[in-house]
Amino acid sequence: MQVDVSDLRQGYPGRVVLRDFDLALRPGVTGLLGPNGAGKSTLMRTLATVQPPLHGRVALDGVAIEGEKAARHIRRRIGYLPQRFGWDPGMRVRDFVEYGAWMRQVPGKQRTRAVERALSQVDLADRQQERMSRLSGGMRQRAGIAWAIVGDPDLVILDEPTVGLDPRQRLQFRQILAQLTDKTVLLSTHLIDDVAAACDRVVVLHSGRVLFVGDVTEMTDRAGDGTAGHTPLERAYMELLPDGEREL
Ligand SMILES: Nc1ncnc2c1ncn2[C@@H]1O[C@H](COP(=O)(O)OP(=O)(O)OP(=O)(O)O)[C@@H](O)[C@H]1O
Repeated sequence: MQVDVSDLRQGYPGRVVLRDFDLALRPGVTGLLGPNGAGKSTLMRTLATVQPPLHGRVALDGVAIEGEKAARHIRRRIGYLPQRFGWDPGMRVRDFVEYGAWMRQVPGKQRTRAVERALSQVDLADRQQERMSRLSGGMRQRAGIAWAIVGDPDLVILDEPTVGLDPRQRLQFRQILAQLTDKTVLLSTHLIDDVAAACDRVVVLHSGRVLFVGDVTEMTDRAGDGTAGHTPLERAYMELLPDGEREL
């Protein structure tokens, strides 16, 4: 799915977070980096059609999303995992993912297969009867990812999905991403090595503005050796930050 954001203003009562904001996303995995409060979640909520723009345009595959009816229609093609997602403690993993499929209006006949596929993609097929409340944090996070990808959405938006995952689970998560190559995936994270390992492109946000958008390799190539950071991408990130935030 092609995503085009133009002249967007977005925020909350008394607080504009994104202004004069333009961004284009295309199929592939794009990492979204930026300090706390940069506006990453706000952007993601907007693309997921959860928070209508205050001003400007969000177009998905060339169609501007205007009004609740258009948003409801396109939501079937969007898988969105918020930073904090809700679940009923008594719900079994399978029911939780099935609920996601139902919300995305996956037709009844295809639902069982879609749920099984999503559960096996996140390696939870053998835990599907477990109650959500009994899962470890990392497993619950994987159930969330299954919820986001069930029904094969064209746009997948994952807000800090690797929080709470152990090192092996993070590697598994990268494998999940590698299976989503024909999708447009936007993934926010504070882990720069997740971006280096699993993303084609990267967007760096700071105070609601795009400091960089491009290929990960293009950003890496910018890294000098004068700033803090252990890897080229970390150094490139630090160099993009405004004066005064580059030093540790
Ligand atoms: N519901 C809200 N009401 C008012 N202000 C909000 C609300 N949600 C976020 N904000 C403010 O908007 C700004 C951007 O927040 P946002 O959550 O989009 O940032 P973020 O880049 O995702 O940060 P983090 O890395 O901490 O998750 C912050 O200053 C935040 O305080």
